[in-house]
Amino acid sequence: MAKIRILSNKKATKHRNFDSPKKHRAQMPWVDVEDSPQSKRMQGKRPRLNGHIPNGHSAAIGASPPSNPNPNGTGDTPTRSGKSSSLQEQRRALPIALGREKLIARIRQNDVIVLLGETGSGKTTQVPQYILESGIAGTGMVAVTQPRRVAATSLAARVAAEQTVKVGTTVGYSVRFDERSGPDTRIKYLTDGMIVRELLSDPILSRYSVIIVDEAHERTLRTDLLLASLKGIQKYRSQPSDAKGKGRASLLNPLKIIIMSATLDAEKFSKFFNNAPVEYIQGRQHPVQIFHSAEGQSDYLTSALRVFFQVHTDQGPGDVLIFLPGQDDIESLEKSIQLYANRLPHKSMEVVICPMYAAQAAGQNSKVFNAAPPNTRKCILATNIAETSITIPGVKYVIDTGKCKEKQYLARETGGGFDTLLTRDITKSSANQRAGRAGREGSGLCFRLYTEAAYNNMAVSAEPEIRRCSLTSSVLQLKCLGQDFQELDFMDKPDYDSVVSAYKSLWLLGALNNSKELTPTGRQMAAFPLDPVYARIVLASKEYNCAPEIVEIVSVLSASSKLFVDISDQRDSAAESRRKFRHPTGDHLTILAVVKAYQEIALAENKAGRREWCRRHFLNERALLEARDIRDQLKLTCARFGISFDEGNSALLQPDGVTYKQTMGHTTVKIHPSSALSDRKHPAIIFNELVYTNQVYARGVSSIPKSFFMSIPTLNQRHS
Ligand SMILES: Nc1ncnc2c1ncn2[C@@H]1O[C@H](COP(=O)(O)OP(=O)(O)OP(=O)(O)O)[C@@H](O)[C@H]1O
Repeated sequence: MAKIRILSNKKATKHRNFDSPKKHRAQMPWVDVEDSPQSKRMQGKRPRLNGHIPNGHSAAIGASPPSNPNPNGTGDTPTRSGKSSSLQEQRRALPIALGREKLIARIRQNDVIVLLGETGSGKTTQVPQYILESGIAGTGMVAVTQPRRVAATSLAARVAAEQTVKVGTTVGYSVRFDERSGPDTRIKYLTDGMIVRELLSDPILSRYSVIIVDEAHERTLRTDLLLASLKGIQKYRSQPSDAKGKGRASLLNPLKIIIMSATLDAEKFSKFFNNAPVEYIQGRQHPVQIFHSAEGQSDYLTSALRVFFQVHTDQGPGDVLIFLPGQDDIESLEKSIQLYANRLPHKSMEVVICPMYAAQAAGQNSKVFNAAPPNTRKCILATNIAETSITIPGVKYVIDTGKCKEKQYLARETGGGFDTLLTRDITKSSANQRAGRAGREGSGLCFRLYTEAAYNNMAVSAEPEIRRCSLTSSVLQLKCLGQDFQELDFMDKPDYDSVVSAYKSLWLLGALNNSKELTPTGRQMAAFPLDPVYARIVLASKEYNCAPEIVEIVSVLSASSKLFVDISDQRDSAAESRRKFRHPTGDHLTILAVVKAYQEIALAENKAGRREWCRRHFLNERALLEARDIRDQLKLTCARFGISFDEGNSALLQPDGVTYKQTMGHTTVKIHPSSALSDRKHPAIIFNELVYTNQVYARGVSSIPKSFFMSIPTLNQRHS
């Protein structure tokens, strides 16, 4: 058994086997992993990850699996070694499997159940399959909601593999900007945001027989909205056929609802659903040993760095997952780990770093699920997007900084209110979920960079988002469903100021009229997967004939990462290298200039060249790539409302004095001979349409001042 010591700064200098510069060492608290089973300074804790789950509770389903399920005697189910058991054997070894029949019977008997089970017991992957295999869902679909997209996509992949089908067939997923499901889909993993969006087109969720609300303890605003809506939908669908009226709804079966979590206030959920029964899945498959630091850590980044290298140099094989609050911390720790990893004296095991955070392109995040090459240790640096539901193959060690970023709505501070992100201490629920990411394929270790006393003092769970986030989008969505926010039966009532602020914003945007009724504009705004303010801007762009430009700008503003990289000691160089993008009218057209310059670079350069160009101009390429995905999605919604996205309705004169290059596009055009302007040169033009004869001509042309495009780069103004 391992012992952990976190020494003070002074003691750190005495440490013997960590190869780091003296300067760095002297600044940091110290972690030491030794072989002795006991330590004076560190309390190793046997895992009791679920204080809420009484042992031997009468309603418990399943049982602890055999304590030594594998021939190697460690309790592990090795995967890297190639000795992994088949997926079906793995399914049968899960704690939930022993209670399968009882669980199916309970779901059959009840329209709502609350299901509690330890992390890794098999709830998220197995319950939907049991429902499908037992025929409970009839011909309808089973929806499994997740607070985060990475969980929805990775779970769909796992369950599809267990069902030996391809993702998008029987098992699919639906997340913002990405859908893989089809007519055969029976189990669909989707974000809570996507199911709330589905309500807009199908208010009784008629395609679903069972809705599983997973990780309900997170109490996202969308989950709360969903729970409140589900109550009404279930009531409606339980009525006798003739009471539902004619049409499709009368053919529907009652809807079944399952609320799941490892760390849930079960009684509260049960009460909300008219005392629905609570079922417990007992036991966990693999033990997780938890260590708390002996002293509070003032600098969680350097502590995480220390602990990582202690694990790396002293512990056996297994990947490491480090929880950090946000992208900035991830990038900073990535650099430090890389720096020190290169200096390690023995290079027996290389470190492969995988960042994981919401703002990162989806493809990047899914890389963490790839196995690390032989003789390497994967180090995943993640925000709380890796906290619930997911299994990252290979992870044996978790390092938990105890910090997260939390959205907070400041309704009173300004007229309209705004959301802000604050770094906070995590809750007990989060700490337990984080520890639960170790011990998925075998026994695990979790190193908490906070004391046991700090853990004991943590709030059990976070305040529900409905009490701390902007409600504007939700009020609008409910209005589209013909409902009023304050009339819905929520588990926790929202703050009065936030509700007033949401109605006021929507009225100012023209989404509601003076009687608080939804306007046609409001209904169109709700169709955009955007903040209502941005949706309104996109709609207005139709009137001003500038949709392509506005959508580019709004896409950048809606991306979760910042476009401009801010490095405190290089501010002057950053400002200088970005000067060429600056537009005299201000920040919005400057953003457009950056996007257009990047689009040109993307045509001319390969991946490495694009990255280098972004680095040189202190631009975040991830933000540009995310914005590109958002723009493609917005174009589809624009088309629904007849917002023209024809690229190239403006063009600039080229040095040859005859041709014009599209400002949004890459076609070179000439003014059509039928145009009144065809006999003169014009620095810039706008036009109605392009016609293709022996070459491309612009028709319906007017001249405009070139100053409008000032500093928006064109192909002949290459940025070096
Ligand atoms: N992608 C995967 N690769 C390898 N094993 C997996 C994968 N997904 C799930 N498993 C295995 O299935 C087990 C059960 O996972 P599941 O997500 O169903 O648990 P859970 O009870 O929902 O836990 P949690 O509340 O932490 O999500 C995991 O502990 C792991 O052993």
